[in-house]
Amino acid sequence: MLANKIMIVEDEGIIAMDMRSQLEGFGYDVVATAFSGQEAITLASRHRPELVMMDIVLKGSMDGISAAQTITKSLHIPVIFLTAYSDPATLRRAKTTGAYGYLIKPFRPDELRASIEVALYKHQLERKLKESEQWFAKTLHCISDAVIATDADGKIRFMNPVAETVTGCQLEQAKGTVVSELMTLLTESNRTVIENPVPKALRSLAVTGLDCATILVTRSGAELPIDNGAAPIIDDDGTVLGAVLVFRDVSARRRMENLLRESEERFHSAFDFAAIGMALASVNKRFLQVNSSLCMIFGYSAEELLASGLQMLTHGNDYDTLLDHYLRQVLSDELPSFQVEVECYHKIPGKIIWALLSASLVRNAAGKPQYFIIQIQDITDRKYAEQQLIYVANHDPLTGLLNRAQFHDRLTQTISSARRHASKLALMFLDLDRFKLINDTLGHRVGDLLLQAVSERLKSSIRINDTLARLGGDEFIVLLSDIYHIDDVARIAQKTIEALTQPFTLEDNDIVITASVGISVFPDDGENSQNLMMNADTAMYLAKDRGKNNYQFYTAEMTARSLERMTIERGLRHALTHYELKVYYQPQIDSTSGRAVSVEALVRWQHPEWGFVYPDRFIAVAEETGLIVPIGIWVLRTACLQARTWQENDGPFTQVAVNLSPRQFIETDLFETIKEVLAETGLKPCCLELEITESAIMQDPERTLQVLQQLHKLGVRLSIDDFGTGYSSLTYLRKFPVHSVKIDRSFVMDIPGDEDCMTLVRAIIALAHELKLKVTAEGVETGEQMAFLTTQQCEILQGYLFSRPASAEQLETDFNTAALKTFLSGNND
Ligand SMILES: Nc1nc2c(ncn2[C@@H]2O[C@H](COP(=O)(O)O[C@H]3[C@@H](O)[C@H](n4cnc5c(=O)[nH]c(N)nc54)O[C@@H]3COP(=O)(O)O)[C@@H](O)[C@H]2O)c(=O)[nH]1
Repeated sequence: MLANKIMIVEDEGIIAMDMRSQLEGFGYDVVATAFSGQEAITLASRHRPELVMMDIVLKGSMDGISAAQTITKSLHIPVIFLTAYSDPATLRRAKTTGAYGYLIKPFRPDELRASIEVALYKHQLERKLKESEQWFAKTLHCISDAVIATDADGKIRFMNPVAETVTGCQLEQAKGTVVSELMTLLTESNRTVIENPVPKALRSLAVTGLDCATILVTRSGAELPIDNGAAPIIDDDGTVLGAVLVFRDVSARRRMENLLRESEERFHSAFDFAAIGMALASVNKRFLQVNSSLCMIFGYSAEELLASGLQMLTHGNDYDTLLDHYLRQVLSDELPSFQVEVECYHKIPGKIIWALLSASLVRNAAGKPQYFIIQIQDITDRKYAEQQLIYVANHDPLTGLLNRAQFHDRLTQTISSARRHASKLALMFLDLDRFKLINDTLGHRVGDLLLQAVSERLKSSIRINDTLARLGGDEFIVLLSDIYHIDDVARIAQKTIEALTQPFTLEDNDIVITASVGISVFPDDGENSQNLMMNADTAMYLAKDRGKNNYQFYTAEMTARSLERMTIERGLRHALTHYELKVYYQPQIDSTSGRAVSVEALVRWQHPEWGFVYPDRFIAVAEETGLIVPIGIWVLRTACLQARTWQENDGPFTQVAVNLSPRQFIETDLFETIKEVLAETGLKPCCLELEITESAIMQDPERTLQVLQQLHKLGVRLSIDDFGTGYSSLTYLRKFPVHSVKIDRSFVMDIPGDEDCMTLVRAIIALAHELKLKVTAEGVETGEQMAFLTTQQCEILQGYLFSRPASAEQLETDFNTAALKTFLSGNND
């Protein structure tokens, strides 16, 4: 243990030394000796002794009492006076310093030691007490509660700053006031004045709290809700020293409680009456609370749900796992909440409910998961509507087959798979032949029924894992996957074509159709869906060109042809509006008179880059694309106008023959158009001859007959073009109101070498005459041909022998009737 540190203040050196030796002899540590008052203060502040032994009479002006004043007050070091003086005035002065002892010299060593020990002990006690007071004072200052201490009469002795604020009264003013005068207390419920708990505590000597919610009315009249209690202060002897009242302003807490209550009420009312299903579920997914909407959605009672968990709604399906996954993520704080669409089960077996489920987790203040808040919205109707929309977006409404977009997706996927497995697949592009005719003749309703029946028949002729789609109109497509031999594709195509040729009976109509099929194969004919579809389409056109009702595999040169076709089509559209088309005329000669009786109008295309383009190159494309209709009308109008101009100007020709395409019969009101053109140009109907091919007639014989009869009535002349090359049906020759037939140049060109041709030409002329029809022979290039035809009494001759087709201006200058006569009289060599 360390020795207590003591300082000696003594003006007599010898006495000071004696004192030091005594004190050290007692075991104290004498840290310094001072001889004057000033020196005592300096050394005390430097050495901080635990006790100062102070003589009163010292060297210098400051005596020991004055020095002790400073040392005790400023340095808080206890002082014992050692003096020979004991007069009342000195004693009075010494008392004011709060000295810890006063020894009159001479004193005994044991008296000295006893005084020192008592002083050291007393000072230690006082220090501890002071520390403890400081602790209390600080605590009372810092706590958020208001504290008021009273004496045994209930008069205020102490108030901490919070009490001053709450009561609105400073301690200095309040001191000595009876506590119940400082603060009036009312019950919150009926505002009756209640007794302050302090007097109660003083009476009962027990801790006294307030029974009910209390309002404190401060001196300023402000009212504050408070919480309080009082306790008596009783010393060790049982003497009541006073009471302490502790209270706090609870308005903030009340506000919070109110807010919390309101919020809870709002939550409960929102929960109970929400239109969507709501539940609280434990972290183990057991239902803790459910609302009535949730019960309604799933058909369960609240009890049934509360006895189970979330799994009851999704048990065992894929969404069970999905939900688990998300809930775990929320529990582990990876997600704050989630929203997911899940397929659930209604209580009624088999009934599916689609739910939009949102969940979030409630944690306590320590962050521990408490429960999930789950919201469930019944989106079954929306989901079905969505599914319906998806279905509609992906399917053809008429046949229920996949549509183009969906087929494209399926094809892309199948190509990827075929690429991975190095396997082949094939596309069959199928187009019904002359479907338009069925629509036009039997009506769209039958057309639709036919498309539905065709789709059913196609379904039954393909394998289960093949894909069938309708691309639009009368176009179907079949994706044949896992192809090992191209022969298999050919067999399927043939089978499909044959299946379609079986008659369909629709609304009492027996309908026979055929189809043209184009086939492309992956990877041989294209690496992607677009190319494969394009190439199957191209092959289908070839099947059409090759007489329909057949299938064709795609070949590379088809692409070149199809490109050419596209270029021609684009060019023709441009040509129509940019005056690139021209009409040339080829004279037709009366074989008896040698007179040029008519001209045939033949269209030409004067292309700015390609030069002169002949109809053989573009008529077929115009026919396919429908451009032949506006071209045909333009040729008709131009030719009629030209014939009328020649008539008016004494030109070489008075009649004109114009070719009609099959589509002009089907797609336009041909009769009205011709009537209008004749009226417009002023050409008499008898001056116009229309050349129709056999195939045009056969496309829609009924309709053609009707139009031809109208034209015949009008007075227009009608002729069968290319006779002998097509059906050569004698029936229509009889039935149709035609005036002449035109022998195809393929028969004329082999005259006189080919006997068969000559026999055929003879027979055609005889037959025509039999039916009272005139005959025109085209392609007459030589005198022999002319002589033979004239001998057979072929009425009209047309060919290079007389003139090549030429422009109207050219013919006007070049044409010479006299020259023709020369031909006819046999002097043409
Ligand atoms: N629908 C329409 N078809 C038209 C129209 N203009 C022409 N065409 C048809 O195009 C085919 C080819 O016609 P074109 O190249 O004009 O050939 C005609 C004559 O130039 C040719 N001809 C005439 N005499 C001879 C000859 O002595 N030798 C020979 N090698 N060729 C000759 O024959 C074509 C006339 O044929 P046709 O109409 O059958 O009388 C052709 O099928 C045209 O019909 C049009 O405006 N609309």
